[in-house]
Amino acid sequence: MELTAEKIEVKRGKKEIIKNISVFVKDKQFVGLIGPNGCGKSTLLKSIYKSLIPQSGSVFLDDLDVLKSSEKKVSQRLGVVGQFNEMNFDLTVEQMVLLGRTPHKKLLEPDKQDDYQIVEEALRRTQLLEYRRRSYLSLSGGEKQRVILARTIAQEPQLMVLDEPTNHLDIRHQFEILSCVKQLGISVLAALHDLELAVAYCDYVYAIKDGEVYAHGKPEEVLTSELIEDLYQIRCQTYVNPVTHRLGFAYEL
Ligand SMILES: Nc1ncnc2c1ncn2[C@@H]1O[C@H](COP(=O)(O)OP(=O)(O)OP(=O)(O)O)[C@@H](O)[C@H]1O
Repeated sequence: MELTAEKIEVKRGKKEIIKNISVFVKDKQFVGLIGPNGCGKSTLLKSIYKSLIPQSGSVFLDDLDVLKSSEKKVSQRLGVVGQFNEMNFDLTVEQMVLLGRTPHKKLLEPDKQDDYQIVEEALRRTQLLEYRRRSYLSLSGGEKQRVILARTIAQEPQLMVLDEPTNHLDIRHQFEILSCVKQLGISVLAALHDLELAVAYCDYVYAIKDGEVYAHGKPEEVLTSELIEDLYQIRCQTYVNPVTHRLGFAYEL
């Protein structure tokens, strides 16, 4: 599934938060959004997954016009792992993940054998099988993050949007969650803060600064010392990481 988001503009009061941004995700591509706090990554993602309506621009999933389509139609194709996963009522982990099936059901349609199989597979992929009877609210931040990913996997989207999915996660789980998403073999658009993770997982990145696309391309081409210094206002030296053999970054204020 391809995402084509073109000429997106978002204003809040007089402030232009997103200034004419276009972003493309090709079929099965893993695309990263990077940039400093407040540059507009979450706002751009929200306007793509319809949590806010941009002042102008268009968003298409293949030929589905997202901004003009029902939430149900969009949710059958697009899944979201957001930044904040708090809720006030308690469900078990399994019940939470079953909610991912909602877009594929009619109103009040009961859960079927198929739904339970899909949930089981999502719990397995996120290593949550042992947690299925646990209360969601009793989980740690990192465990909750994995449940939200499992719920989104159970939704069976063809495009997944992730807003800083590695928040709350220890180093191993940061790699695991992104590997798990990559193994789904679907199109992905993810806001990431960790540039080494961006190099490890992204086929393509967009660097955002002050609500505009500052640079875009393959991670190894975009993530130069000069770009990182401009983008984050920090001294940076790139090198070949001796362990991963990929691009690495050393920083100093
Ligand atoms: N409703 C709003 N009213 C006014 N300003 C807003 C509103 N929503 C977002 N902003 C501002 O827009 C800018 C972009 O915010 P956004 O959350 O998109 O940034 P971000 O790149 O995702 O940041 P972070 O890396 O910190 O998550 C910020 O300066 C934020 O304060």
